[in-house]
Amino acid sequence: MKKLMNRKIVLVISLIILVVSIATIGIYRQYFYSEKPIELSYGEFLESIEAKQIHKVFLSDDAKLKGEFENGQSFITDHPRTDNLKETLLMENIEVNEVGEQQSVGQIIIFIVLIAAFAGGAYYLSKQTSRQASKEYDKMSTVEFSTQKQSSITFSNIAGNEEAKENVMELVDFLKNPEKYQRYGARMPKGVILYGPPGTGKTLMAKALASEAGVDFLAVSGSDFVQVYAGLGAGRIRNLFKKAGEKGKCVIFIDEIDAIGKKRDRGGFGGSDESDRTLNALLTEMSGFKGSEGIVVMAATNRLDILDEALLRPGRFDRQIEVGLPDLKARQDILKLYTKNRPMASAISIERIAHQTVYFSGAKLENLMNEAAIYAARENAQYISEKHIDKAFYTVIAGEEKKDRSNIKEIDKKVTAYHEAGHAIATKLLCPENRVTKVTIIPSTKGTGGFSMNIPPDSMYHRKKGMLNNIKVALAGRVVEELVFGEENITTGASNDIQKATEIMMAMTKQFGMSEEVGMINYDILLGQSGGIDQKLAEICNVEMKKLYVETKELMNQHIELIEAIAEKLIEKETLNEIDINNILEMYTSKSYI
Ligand SMILES: Nc1ncnc2c1ncn2[C@@H]1O[C@H](COP(=O)(O)OP(=O)(O)OP(=O)(O)O)[C@@H](O)[C@H]1O
Ligand SMILES: [Zn+2]
Repeated sequence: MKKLMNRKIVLVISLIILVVSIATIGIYRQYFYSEKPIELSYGEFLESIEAKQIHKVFLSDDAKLKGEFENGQSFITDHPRTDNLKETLLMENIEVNEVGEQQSVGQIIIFIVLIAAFAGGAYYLSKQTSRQASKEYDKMSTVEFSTQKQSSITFSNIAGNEEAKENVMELVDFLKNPEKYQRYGARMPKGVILYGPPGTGKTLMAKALASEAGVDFLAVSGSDFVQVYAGLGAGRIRNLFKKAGEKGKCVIFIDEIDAIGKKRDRGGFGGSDESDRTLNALLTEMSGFKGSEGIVVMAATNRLDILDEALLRPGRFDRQIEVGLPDLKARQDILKLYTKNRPMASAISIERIAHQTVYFSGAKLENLMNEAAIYAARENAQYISEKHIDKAFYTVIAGEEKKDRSNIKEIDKKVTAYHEAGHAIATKLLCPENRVTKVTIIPSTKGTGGFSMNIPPDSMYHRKKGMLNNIKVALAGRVVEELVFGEENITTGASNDIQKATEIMMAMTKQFGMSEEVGMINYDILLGQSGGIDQKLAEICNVEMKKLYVETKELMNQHIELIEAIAEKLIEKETLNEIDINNILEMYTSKSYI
């Protein structure tokens, strides 16, 4: 097919070259190709007229006149450009050819021929290409999905991430018995986004869901929809949903959803039109189908924060499930999974390996055990031993970028533990109505480490005291770093906290009239939306922030032993849940530390 196409292109190009050459030769002949003319002076010319030796004259706008003697010899002479030259010549019975007109007609014809030739060629070519393109378009708007009927992957193949797993498991029943939920008028979940670092088992979850529910699994990648041809991405989306509709119950899995679902550039110029169209098609399709059909769309991304909000609205991907890096316990479980069917030396301690693999993802742990198996096989060893695992460890972390945190230093782990303990204890002391459900030193997509608190049901207003306490909770991480490791050893880990504290502080002073010095002034209105920095306002906020920092420091200092206890436990277990935290707290309350 390609060869045939090439031959046609060659044909058309040769045709064009031929036409152009012929035209050029014609022009050349007309202008230049004649025997060499004799040069006459104007006097000689007039004499020749009188002598009736001139047969014809070509009148043109040129500086020279051309003509022919009766004997056919051509000549040129200076053009007098007199008004009555033509009349004079005609009266002498000399043939007059107005060359200008003739030429321009000739030129126009040549011009038309040329244009026609080019247009013809171009048309032919474009027809060829568009025929080809439309064929490709047809082919490409059909996405290649990997369809899987009943894969062997089940939830038992996924270790760790218990919460995420439970969330996904709930969907199994939705898929199996959509009618049941419909009867109760329950709105079916349509879209679920799994977010978290690479290799944490997002694809695995989606596959397990499909296979446990006994439905088809349609997998595509967001990058399949990023296309050079306009409208193709959107076409593929429609096609995908059409296919899914034909199948009936199924799980559609869109990996790397961020490739099409990035925040739209509002106000920016062009550029993202095509991806906008693709995203719009996805949104339309998602709003289009009813969850009761038993179709669930699962999407995976490493970054939830870059997704367009429109995607996360109710009726679209309204369930968001975090799939995080495994903590110590989860790593042990994953390691158990990947050592189960391998000949392991009995001396191997899964616990030790789990301890050494902080910040490893599930995929990396799998890779570690696989590399160890390869080393053992190469040596024809009877068992996979610690030696092989150690060797594999360096292979797995060797090729990685420095920023990868797997080989994080112990001291960093310690700093994170104290920092997070600070946040957690500050919350417990200052905002006891908030539950601290989890503290961890495993980084999440939201940043290093983290603690989750469940903020109590929204009250209508935020109180000044509550807002100040929230600032203190944000500052507590850095405060504890300073208290424990010294002012010189504070880290960049507090950058998000500082941002949050500043946001609350600015809102209090600029919008809510909660600062005595600023008073009841809305600074946005005062300075106009473009803002600008008001030096005085910045100073007021800074003074207030320093005061809060000192107060937080005092509070943390009073409870430093409690913070130490939490931090040490965190270093040991990496993640503490609500019960762990409360147990430690109780121990200390009973010792009347609080
Ligand atoms: N929690 C886990 N339990 C067991 N195996 C896991 C787990 N997480 C990852 N793995 C292993 O890592 C492999 C890759 O995981 P998966 O493709 O599901 O990751 P992902 O989160 O979808 O990654 P990506 O964001 O790179 O697409 C799996 O096939 C499995 O072998
Ligand atoms: Zn922090």
